[in-house]
Amino acid sequence: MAGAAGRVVRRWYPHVLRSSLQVPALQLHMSKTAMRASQKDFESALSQVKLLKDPGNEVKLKLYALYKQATEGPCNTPKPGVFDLINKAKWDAWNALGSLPKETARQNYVDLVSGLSSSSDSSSQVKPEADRKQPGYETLVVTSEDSITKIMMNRPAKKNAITTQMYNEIMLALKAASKDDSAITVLTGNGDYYSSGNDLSNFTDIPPEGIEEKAKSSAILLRDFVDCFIDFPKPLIAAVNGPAVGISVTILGLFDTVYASSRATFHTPFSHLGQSPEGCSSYTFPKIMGPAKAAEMLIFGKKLTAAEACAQGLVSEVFPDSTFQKEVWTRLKAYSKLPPNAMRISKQVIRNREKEKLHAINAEESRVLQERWLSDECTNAVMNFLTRKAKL
Ligand SMILES: CCCCCCCCCCC/C=C/C(=O)SCCNC(=O)CCNC(=O)[C@H](O)C(C)(C)COP(=O)(O)OP(=O)(O)OC[C@H]1O[C@@H](n2cnc3c(N)ncnc32)[C@H](O)[C@@H]1OP(=O)(O)O
Repeated sequence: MAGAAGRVVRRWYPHVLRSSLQVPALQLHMSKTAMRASQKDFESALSQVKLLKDPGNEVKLKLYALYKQATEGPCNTPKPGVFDLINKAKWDAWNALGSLPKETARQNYVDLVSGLSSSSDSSSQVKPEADRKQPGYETLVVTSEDSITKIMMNRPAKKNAITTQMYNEIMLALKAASKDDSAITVLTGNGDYYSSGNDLSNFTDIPPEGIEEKAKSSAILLRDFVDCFIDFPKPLIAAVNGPAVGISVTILGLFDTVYASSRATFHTPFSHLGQSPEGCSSYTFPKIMGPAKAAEMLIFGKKLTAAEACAQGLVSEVFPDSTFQKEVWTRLKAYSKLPPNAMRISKQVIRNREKEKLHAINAEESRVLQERWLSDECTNAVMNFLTRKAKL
């Protein structure tokens, strides 16, 4: 829930403590002042606490214990059984206060809430994205926050067409994200497009060794790029903010979840370009949508709307364009709080048995494309685009 000031506000109650608990080390010397908190201060702290960001189980236990001590006095209820972990932790916390007077407990409660409120106010300041941006990327904006690593393709003026540099940077960002402490990773695009696929100017940068050498090194780049998606160990989500073309569509079959704006389209015009499918789509698309629907996309270049892509299983859910960002990030923030190890293991269970096969398919698709790139059909299609004679 976003509060009026844009701050994340979660409702939790210290006397309920539903989440799992670590046994706390209670050191309760909260108030060094001799001031007495009034009943009014205490009631105001009780209201304030419900608006705070979740402070973690240890602090919640302290609050619980102080609340009980302030309202009921020393703990005199029977100790819960050893397997009743949560109630036992609560009882231990309260019991540890011994004969602390009710007034002191009330004062300590008020002091603790006041300290939490001020630190919560400063930590809730959202830093502008520029401040959170990871350095070292020129074609991407990579940020990590709320246990989410976001990799945003950032060539909006070129519809996020993927240059050789961007292929390499995406690989680097995925490798870093696989090792960072985020729970999930999201790929998205800046501007009106998700991505227009391979940057066709990649075809113009021919080394002195000749076009064959370029095709060979490009096939290796393509294979390595797709391998990174096959091997990515954490939940990988695509937030398809607008139209998607070519390789930005085919690799969606390797994502765990695909959210699309209602403005997104999905277009794989490989035959038009004298090329053939990549990103393991020759395998994943027939599996996802059936061979007949996959053929329409991959052989005949049929462009799907977001609703069609969702009906065919390539997209998990479509959101209205006007609320896309808000709805998707709210959803993802909630998912990112799930236990990360459980999510990784679930992904492994779902994907691992296919991995070897996917690597083999990727190698084969890259080998076929290496030949296609040298064909007249491909050369003419690329030349037509670059000389402004053709667009998709
Ligand atoms: C020898 C072998 C070397 C091979 C190297 C290969 C490396 C691995 C390859 C992996 C295989 C991948 C395959 C694919 O992805 S196939 C799909 C390729 N994409 C396209 O064919 C899209 C081409 N773009 C368009 O048709 C249109 O631009 C588009 C419909 C996307 C948008 O049209 P619109 O009119 O809205 O916008 P503009 O055309 O004016 O675009 C704005 C500027 O962006 C440039 N642009 C857009 N997309 C690309 C692109 N894919 N490649 C290069 N440039 C792109 C466009 O030219 C405009 O630039 P200017 O403002 O400078 O004119």
